[in-house]
Amino acid sequence: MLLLPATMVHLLLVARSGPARLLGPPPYLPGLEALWSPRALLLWLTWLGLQAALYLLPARKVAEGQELKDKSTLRYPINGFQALVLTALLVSLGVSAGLPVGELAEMLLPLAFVATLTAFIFSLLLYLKALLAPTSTLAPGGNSGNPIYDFFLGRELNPRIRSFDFKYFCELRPGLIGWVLINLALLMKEAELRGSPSLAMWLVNGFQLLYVGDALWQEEAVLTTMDITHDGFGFMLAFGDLAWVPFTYSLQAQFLLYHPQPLGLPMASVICLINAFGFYIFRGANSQKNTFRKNPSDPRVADLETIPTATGRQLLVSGWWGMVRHPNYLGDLIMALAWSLPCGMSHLLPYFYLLYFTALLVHREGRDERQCLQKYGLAWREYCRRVPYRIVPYIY
Ligand SMILES: NC(=O)C1=CN([C@@H]2O[C@H](COP(=O)(O)OP(=O)(O)OC[C@H]3O[C@@H](n4cnc5c(N)ncnc54)[C@H](OP(=O)(O)O)[C@@H]3O)[C@@H](O)[C@H]2O)C=CC1
Ligand SMILES: CC(C)CCC[C@@H](C)[C@H]1CC=C2C3=C(CC[C@@]21C)[C@@]1(C)CC[C@H](O)C(C)(C)[C@@H]1CC3
Repeated sequence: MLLLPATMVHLLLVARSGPARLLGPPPYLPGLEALWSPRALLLWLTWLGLQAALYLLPARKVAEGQELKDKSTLRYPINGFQALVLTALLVSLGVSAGLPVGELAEMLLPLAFVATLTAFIFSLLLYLKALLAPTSTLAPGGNSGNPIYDFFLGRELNPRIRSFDFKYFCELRPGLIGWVLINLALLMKEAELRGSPSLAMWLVNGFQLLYVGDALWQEEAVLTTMDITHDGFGFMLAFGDLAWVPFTYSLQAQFLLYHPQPLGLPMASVICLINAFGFYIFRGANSQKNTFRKNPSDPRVADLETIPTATGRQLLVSGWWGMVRHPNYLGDLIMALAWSLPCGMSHLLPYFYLLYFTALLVHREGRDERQCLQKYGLAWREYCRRVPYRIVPYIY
């Protein structure tokens, strides 16, 4: 819990330092005056308030989540893409009225600090709220009785106040849209410093905007991911969603602002193809599973081969999910590579995301395998026999 924020601050400091050495010491240790800024706090709270207000706007659709332990389902507003578009409109209006969005690039450290503080306070409130929650609403993990462990993993599965779902809101709104805004600020700052943004900066912005835009366009698909169906909402997700995502996932753009990299059109085209290839696998796999989980007789998935399980649910064993057991992770990792390549090969720092993400997904995959084995027993063993590779065909 202390190491994650420290790593984030390290990355923010190193990205703007001359040598930009991932494994080197930070250029300096920031004092409280560099971390704390009332202006950053005000900006951050305004941002959270704006995103919460956009979440509460009428939605084009209300979707039902997966069935819960007590056989009930929760309802979720599908208006994430609308929130992205409205935020973009507001930011465009602001920019045309002279709002200095590029200045955000100078405020990343105090903003990351207040986001971390909010995550700590918020997780504490969530932990206290869970003490009053009925047992049926608790997550399968995160209820060990060890307060530190449970605070980290999160006790309640879907903490809500009325219909406002905190985990669903945090997963897709302030952090994810904030990431795109930070990238934009870095692009604008580069234009201010060098006359125009570099091709590498355009690519990183474009790829990551596609990733975030897609997540919000396909918002309903998040309802079948592990975060929503299985994990409690505690410090790991609160900090991950609110601080880690916007401030470390924008690392490539931060690096490029201070370390411009030459990139020719032929190389840029190859990188675009790699990103498109990764996206194709990622989206295809996630949509196929989501469609299947929502309605196995949907004509788009009805012809796929499946394995029945004792729970009444089936496992896909052909299509994307017959290639490897986590095709969505494979696509995501290929995209992660494409996001780092525009930063060249001279530094390891912009490859931090790829390294961290590989570790995260390998760990996540192991965790999911254990859960699935527990849930599906022999049927899962049969699936593993039929589809022996986990993430990368013939390799892992
Ligand atoms: N950018 C980032 O930082 C991160 C991105 N991600 C991305 O989020 C997405 C979701 O990932 P995540 O939630 O970890 O995992 P998945 O979306 O892969 O969900 C795993 C669940 O899918 C179901 N499942 C597994 N195999 C099959 C099958 N053969 N047929 C049908 N259902 C199956 C099981 O649940 P059940 O059977 O109960 O439905 C399993 O628990 C991925 O694309 C991942 O790359 C994830 C983490 C971080
Ligand atoms: C701080 C820790 C080291 C790790 C925290 C992990 C979180 C940052 C990630 C856990 C699962 C995530 C997902 C996405 C973002 C990162 C976190 C929150 C996701 C919203 C990104 C966009 C994708 O399209 C998605 C499939 C919707 C992702 C869902 C999982």
